[in-house]
Amino acid sequence: MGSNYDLIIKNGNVVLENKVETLDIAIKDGKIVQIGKHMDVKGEVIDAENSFVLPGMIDVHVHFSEPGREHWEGFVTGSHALAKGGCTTFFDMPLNGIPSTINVPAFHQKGFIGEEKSVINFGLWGGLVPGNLEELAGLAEKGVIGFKAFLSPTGTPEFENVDDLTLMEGMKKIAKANKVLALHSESGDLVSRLAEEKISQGKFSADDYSSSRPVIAEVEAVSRALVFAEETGCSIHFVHISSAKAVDLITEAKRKGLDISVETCPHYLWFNQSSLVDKGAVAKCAPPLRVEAERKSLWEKVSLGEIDMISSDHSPCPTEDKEKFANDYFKAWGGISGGQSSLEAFFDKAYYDYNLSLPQIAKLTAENAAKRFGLFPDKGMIREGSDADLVILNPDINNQCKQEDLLYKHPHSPYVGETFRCKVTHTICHGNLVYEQLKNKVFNNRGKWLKVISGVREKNGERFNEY
Ligand SMILES: NC(=O)NC(NC(N)=O)C(=O)[O-]
Ligand SMILES: [Zn+2]
Ligand SMILES: [Zn+2]
Repeated sequence: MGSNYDLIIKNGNVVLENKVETLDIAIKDGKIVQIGKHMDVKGEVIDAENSFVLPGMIDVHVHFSEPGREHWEGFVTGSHALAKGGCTTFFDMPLNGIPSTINVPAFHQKGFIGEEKSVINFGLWGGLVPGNLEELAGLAEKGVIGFKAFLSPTGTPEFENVDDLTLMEGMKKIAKANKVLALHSESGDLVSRLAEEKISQGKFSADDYSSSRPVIAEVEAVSRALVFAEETGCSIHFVHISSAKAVDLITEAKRKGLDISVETCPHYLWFNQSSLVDKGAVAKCAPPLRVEAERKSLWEKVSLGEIDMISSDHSPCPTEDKEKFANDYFKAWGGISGGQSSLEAFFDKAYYDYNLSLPQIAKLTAENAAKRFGLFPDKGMIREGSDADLVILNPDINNQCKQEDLLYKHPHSPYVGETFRCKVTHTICHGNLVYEQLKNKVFNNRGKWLKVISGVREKNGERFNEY
């Protein structure tokens, strides 16, 4: 008779650090306790034959808008949607909720709500805005993932973009606190002035909006941010990068020794600028979807390993904030609801069209994020001793995204109607089954609030965090 475990995943093609092997995974008390072949064990079994078992997606960039705008999304609907999409940990951005997460009381307020409502693990970004320099050290001490700032207007009145002095002084403080600054990088001057120009000419179409936020706006902002990084020694994480040219600058800076990371989002890899014309404002985001040649160049960067991670930038809103501005692409909400489809959309093209290896895919969807933001070695990789945060994905199901399957508070998404050549069948968070395709159900679970107190290192050089 075998030993007793809480859950065993049998016969899956398990994606390990550098290889894929058909193995069984035994789980107890939320941890992976044993990985082996044909294990003779007792406990509840999930049969993963012909499927891949990957580390649960770590989505470092979502906007759940709670507290204050939970009528836009919230931790319940947001976490349910992500769980169904194969995500086991997300980091919520400091804006779109009210209050913004720009001081310790706001951080605690949001975190307590998340602990009560989220079915998967989460961490919280703090904000860097004009006027909150004195709050940064306290937020770092309490365990924010890092800080987020905008170089262009944010679209929400409660969260102001930074001026250069705030940016520079903020970066000094963030460097001192051993944290990372996440940057929305578009030149505020260029995008604001180009938008004004279009609007004054009565031009409001999808292509007018797209051309008001050109690639040069991203490239200029990235290059400026890199100058500040060099000056201050602050680590930067570039969010939702949409152009190969910006990636080139980032790669060059990494080679020079700057501590930089970069994410892109599945929508820049799946859609192109014409999708905004075809799909309507539901596909509006900033930076905007790019032309087809750019989408292909961005995939090349992913293949070359120059992109560190894939995030959804799930930025929801009531459907009417998209629909009532069908003829004015400048007024429609800027942000794509895509969190539930991110892993499937990325996996589809990465695996079938661009021949990324499975370990490479896992690095982009989990491992690199865990390492960058202090969750490794507990999370981000399947190995004995790590947290049992897993996703089982069947690569042989043709899976069309339908509106009625979306769990967002407002079930709109540009992915509706798209077909993925894979399907998440199970999501397991801390050893608990949180989503099962056969039952078409998200189960109750208490996600953990991951407070990352960085800068403390274990003897073996691996980061130790308090959560
Ligand atoms: N306020 C937002 O949610 N903004 C987001 N909007 C997008 N990406 O269109 C973002 O990340 O910039
Ligand atoms: Zn942004
Ligand atoms: Zn965002």
